[in-house]
Amino acid sequence: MIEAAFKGRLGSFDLDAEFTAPGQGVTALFGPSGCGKTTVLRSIAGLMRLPAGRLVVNGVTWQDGRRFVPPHRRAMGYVFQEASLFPHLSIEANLTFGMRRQKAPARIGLDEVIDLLGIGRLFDRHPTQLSGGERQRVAIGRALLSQPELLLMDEPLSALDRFSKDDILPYLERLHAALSIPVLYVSHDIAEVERLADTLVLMEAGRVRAAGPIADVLANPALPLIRLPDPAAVIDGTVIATDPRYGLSEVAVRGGVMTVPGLLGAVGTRRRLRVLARDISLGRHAPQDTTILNALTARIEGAEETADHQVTVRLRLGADGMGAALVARVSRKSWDMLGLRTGETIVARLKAVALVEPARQAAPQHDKSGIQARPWQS
Ligand SMILES: Nc1ncnc2c1ncn2[C@@H]1O[C@H](COP(=O)(O)OP(=O)(O)OP(=O)(O)O)[C@@H](O)[C@H]1O
Repeated sequence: MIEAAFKGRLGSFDLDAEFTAPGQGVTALFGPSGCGKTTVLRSIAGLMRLPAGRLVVNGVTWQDGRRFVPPHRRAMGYVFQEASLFPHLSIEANLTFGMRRQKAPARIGLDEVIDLLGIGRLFDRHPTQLSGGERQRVAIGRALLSQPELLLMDEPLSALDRFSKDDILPYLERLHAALSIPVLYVSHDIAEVERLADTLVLMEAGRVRAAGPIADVLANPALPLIRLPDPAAVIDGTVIATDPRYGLSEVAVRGGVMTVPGLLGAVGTRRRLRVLARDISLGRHAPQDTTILNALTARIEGAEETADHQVTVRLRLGADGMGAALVARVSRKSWDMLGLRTGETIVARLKAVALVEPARQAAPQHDKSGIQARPWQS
């Protein structure tokens, strides 16, 4: 487990951020530009020392009122927005640079890093001969070979164009599946976070607004994420059957089974699905004579009227209302016409269920002001 609390003032900016994150998996620090994400990450790395700070990583105190472990003694890897490789060294030398000084037994070896990040064929080149995405993969490899107990990534994709982003994301997913160490991942791109994170720490103006499993934070009515123009739910599930004839897979999720386009791997493969609120319609009965493949029993957990005569409806799959969280957005008129109520069991018709993958992500947000333009801050 990671316990972090930092408090201090930088110019006119007040930071007072406290959260805990699991000792494994990816925790995203998410929030609009200027909310303090990088400041928190730099404080965790020890690159910045605020007046008050406490950091405990898997039971070891890295910082408190008396102790401050300097950055070079913290067992962490740091990946910056732009890869800072040594330009005069080959990729191989860049990767192995930090390895010689290590005394502890290796947690991850060079071969494994090469394999995970697909960087073997780049070995003899120099950083200037690589694309931005390739450089970033090498930077991640170098960070991992320092045998960190914690990997910190500060918007590692933000300097890349859309194609390079799409190229690197599958590698990050592979890392996610293969690594046993926790990763703290700073991002202001919700699509990236939905794809990679297990835990979400939502920051706003120097404070932690919420922290918890990503599906819960996304669907929490008290939080601004649900008021994004195009909210979505992420749902983790397991492939239970595939149908090559129709190119479909059945994925069991908490409270139901979804039919998803594509052959998503062997039975037992874990997959993350994404359902957009606007792709869900609600009814009292299972639809007949329809092309919709997914009609799932769900319970209405709550509903809030949003702008433009829309209602955001929070759902939990399953007749008992204990399954995965979904968010639907329906018109106020259809909500009233059907006379829907909180607590009622209904049928959620899913027009589309997407595997979380780059081709189906929201538009890229290279422009940092992108998120500020969204209404959820208001
Ligand atoms: N050394 C400093 N002195 C004064 N103000 C600072 C300093 N470092 C950061 N700030 C301010 O602190 C605030 C938080 O900055 P920070 O970089 O942590 O935000 P962020 O959420 O990571 O933003 P972004 O997504 O744009 O990278 C900003 O208002 C920034 O201007």
